[in-house]
Amino acid sequence: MVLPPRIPRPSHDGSAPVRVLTVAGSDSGGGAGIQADLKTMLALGAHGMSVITAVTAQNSLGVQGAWELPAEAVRAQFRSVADDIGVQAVKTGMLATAELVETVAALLADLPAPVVVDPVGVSKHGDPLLATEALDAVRTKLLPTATVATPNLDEVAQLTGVRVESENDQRRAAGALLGHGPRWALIKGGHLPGGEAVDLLTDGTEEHWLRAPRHDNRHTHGTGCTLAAAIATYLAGGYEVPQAVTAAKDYVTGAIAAGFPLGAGIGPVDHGWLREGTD
Ligand SMILES: Nc1ncnc2c1ncn2[C@@H]1O[C@H](COP(=O)(O)OP(=O)(O)OP(=O)(O)O)[C@@H](O)[C@H]1O
Ligand SMILES: Cc1ncc(CO)c(N)n1
Repeated sequence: MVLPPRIPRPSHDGSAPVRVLTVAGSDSGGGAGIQADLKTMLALGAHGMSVITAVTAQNSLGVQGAWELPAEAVRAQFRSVADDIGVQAVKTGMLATAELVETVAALLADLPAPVVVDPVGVSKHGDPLLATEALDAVRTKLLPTATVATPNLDEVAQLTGVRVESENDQRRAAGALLGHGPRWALIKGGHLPGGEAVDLLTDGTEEHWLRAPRHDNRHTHGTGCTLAAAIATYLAGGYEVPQAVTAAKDYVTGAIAAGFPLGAGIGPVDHGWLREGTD
């Protein structure tokens, strides 16, 4: 297991820690969404802050209900954080509706900080977390704000029409996604079969294949949220994109290996896995 680095914390000399903002939905089960993001940011040494876009009643069996917040509530939360505390990187997750996608994209357009867009479409259980009519706003408004976009295979198919069944297809999907404006595309291969979990990171010039052992652990709820939040944290810490994604991959791989059962279905990854014996 490769131990990922942590962002250095100030030695209590009064300087502020790295500050990272998640703009995402709440997962009552604690395994995905803002809960996963804030745990990840803390585990890697950052101060995590949140703009909640939607509330889901969710557990290891799926999503039993979802309620989006008014756009004004999203704008107000964002302003409260950006105007007083300051934001060094942003991660976006569940945005639920076209109106919220456009609202968040407008807020991000004026923010001089790196943005990781996890274009959340459906939960691991297949429950919809984004209205179909919001896809166009994701393509035309949100993706152009992204430093890195991190779709899984279903999401990249929805956004680009490219069905990924091989590493070659990951290349094609990345090219199609880059056409919508993100600086980097990370095509996650978690849903592909095989002994490794292989992701492709590319900006159209550089190509990085990130490989890790596939852990046959069914407790993988929130893997994508965790990866994207880790990438944003490392970017906030000053890492370049390839290095941030590599370190984040190591973090999520360890969190999956340490995943645990909760409830009768798919349990969460263990965001606190770094605590054991590495302090
Ligand atoms: N069983 C596994 N073993 C190791 N790595 C995995 C496994 N499943 C997924 N991954 C890795 O976890 C990261 C997240 O990918 P995944 O495809 O699971 O995202 P996702 O479907 O968006 O997750 P979620 O919707 O649950 O947040 C990727 O780096 C992927 O390669
Ligand atoms: C709130 C929320 N965001 C994202 C995901 C992705 O799995 C989820 N299941 N729930």
